[in-house]
Amino acid sequence: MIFSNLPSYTWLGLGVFLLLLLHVATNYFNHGLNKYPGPFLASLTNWWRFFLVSGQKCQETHIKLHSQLGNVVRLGPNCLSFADPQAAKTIYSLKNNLNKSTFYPVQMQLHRGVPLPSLFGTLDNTYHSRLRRLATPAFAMSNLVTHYEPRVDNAIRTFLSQTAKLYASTCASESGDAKTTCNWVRWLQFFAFDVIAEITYSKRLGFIDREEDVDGIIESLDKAFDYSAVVGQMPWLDRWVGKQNPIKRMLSRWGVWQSTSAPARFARERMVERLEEVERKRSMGDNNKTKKEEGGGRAEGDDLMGMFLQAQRDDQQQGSGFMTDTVVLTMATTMVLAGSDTTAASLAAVFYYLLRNEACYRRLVREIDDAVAEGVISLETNHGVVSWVDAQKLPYLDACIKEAFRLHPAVGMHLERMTPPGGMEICGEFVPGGTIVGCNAWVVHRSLEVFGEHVDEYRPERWLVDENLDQETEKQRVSEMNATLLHFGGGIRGCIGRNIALLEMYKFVPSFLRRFDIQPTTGKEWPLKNMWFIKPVKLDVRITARAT
Ligand code: HEM
Repeated sequence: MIFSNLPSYTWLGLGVFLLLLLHVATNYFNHGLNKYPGPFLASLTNWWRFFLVSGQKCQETHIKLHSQLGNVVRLGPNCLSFADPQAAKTIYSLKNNLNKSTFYPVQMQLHRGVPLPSLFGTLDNTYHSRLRRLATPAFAMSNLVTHYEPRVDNAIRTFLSQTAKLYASTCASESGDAKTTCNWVRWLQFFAFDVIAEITYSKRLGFIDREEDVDGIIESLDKAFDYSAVVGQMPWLDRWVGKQNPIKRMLSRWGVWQSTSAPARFARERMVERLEEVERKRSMGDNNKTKKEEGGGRAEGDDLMGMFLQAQRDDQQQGSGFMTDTVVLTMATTMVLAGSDTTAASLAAVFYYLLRNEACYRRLVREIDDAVAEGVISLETNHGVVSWVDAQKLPYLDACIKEAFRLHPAVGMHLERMTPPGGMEICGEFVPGGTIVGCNAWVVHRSLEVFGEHVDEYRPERWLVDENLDQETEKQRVSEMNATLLHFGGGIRGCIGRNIALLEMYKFVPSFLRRFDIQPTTGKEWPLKNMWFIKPVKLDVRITARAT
């Protein structure tokens, strides 16, 4: 009787409430995942993850939750996080080849409203393995020294001379216009963007020369990552209200709304230039010759874009239409997206930890100076830049870089994968099919079992074999640490550009420290912002030219 008098909106409200209750209850019990510990709200809704990531510090919560709750933590109704390095080996193993989660396509760039399926963002494993096979030769170690190293040298030389001119205080008295502090994080970002553009297109973007964010590329990427990190926690938002919403895509196709990102526009312009150049040479019967780059004497075909175009030609010769112009364009755009901020943040981390650990800084500078004095490495042949081969002769440099990778992996969120339909076992736990599983390198890299004591401290020495201990055990210990590092991801979806990143970093650090002294302006910790990449917000330093 009472119920029949209730107004219809009350029934509606009640109906909505019951549906909501059913929804959260289903989420909570989802395939028995309720047996895993985790924040209660996280077990009910993905909004928990959404707000956690919006706070830009989710790695801190991940570390805390695992230290309190153990190896497996439930971070969402359908999402499990693992801390054990053995779990990482299972999840990212080549053999298991797990699919990426729907977090990734949110990061795909659009061109005129159409998502560009990239090596990084695609969920289609067949497409991925085909593309990866075609792209892999461009990243081979043999190409590093021959083709890419001269380009990196060029960018480092420009960086060093601009640093001397703009920031090194000994030059201030000569030129009178040097600045006293340098925003080191930003300055390294400029380097990383210029160098990746040089390797990809044989064209420096001009960040270092102009000392500015050219065409707003950095700002545009920042916005893209701010968006995709958060929206990626609930990818359906992207399709319905975000950048892939059907109305926006339509407007973009009609040219009313600009959806093509700055790096994608830049890549397209370079590709058009390159194809015109190839066409021009073909019409002049100059098929085999390649134009030498200004000053560097490098051939234009041996940059990444040239390698991708070569892969396209090979693909066409085999009668396949797979490697279209759009695929080449997407590959080139991905290089700038995936290879700039990651390298900049990792380089910044090496310097940050050295600056906070003076003994390590001094030991590294001594190693470099001694190696130069003893003729182990030479700065003459490369006009002030340490060669890749020489950099391998500096064990303490290697230890300092690895320790920075350990404490500050550039990607600060889970590398999400999906369990196969039949489910799978991870570290003795049977996880049902279709569950999002993953590890955050910020958690795995703090494993006490693998990295020993004081995991929160910067101790490059842990990477060196202690000669006073049993050599076999020591080698085994270091090798296990190496195998546990997850900063480049793992398996078939691991970083394809890792050799390029290492080339840049192992050359840059000693070349810079040989020429300059660097000091922080404050002893405070640096503020970090986690939006997929964990980017330092600021690190002000003073730079002085060394009398070497
Ligand atoms: C220190 C620098 C770098 C770090 C820390 C880094 C880190 C990573 C990580 C963690 C992944 C795997 C992501 C996942 O599984 O979700 C990845 C993938 C990738 N990286 Fe890097 N990266 C770096 C530099 C570069 C460079 C220089 C390039 C290009 C020249 C590059 C291109 C890529 C691409 C294309 C992928 C996707 C690979 C695939 O799915 O097949 N990265 N990177």
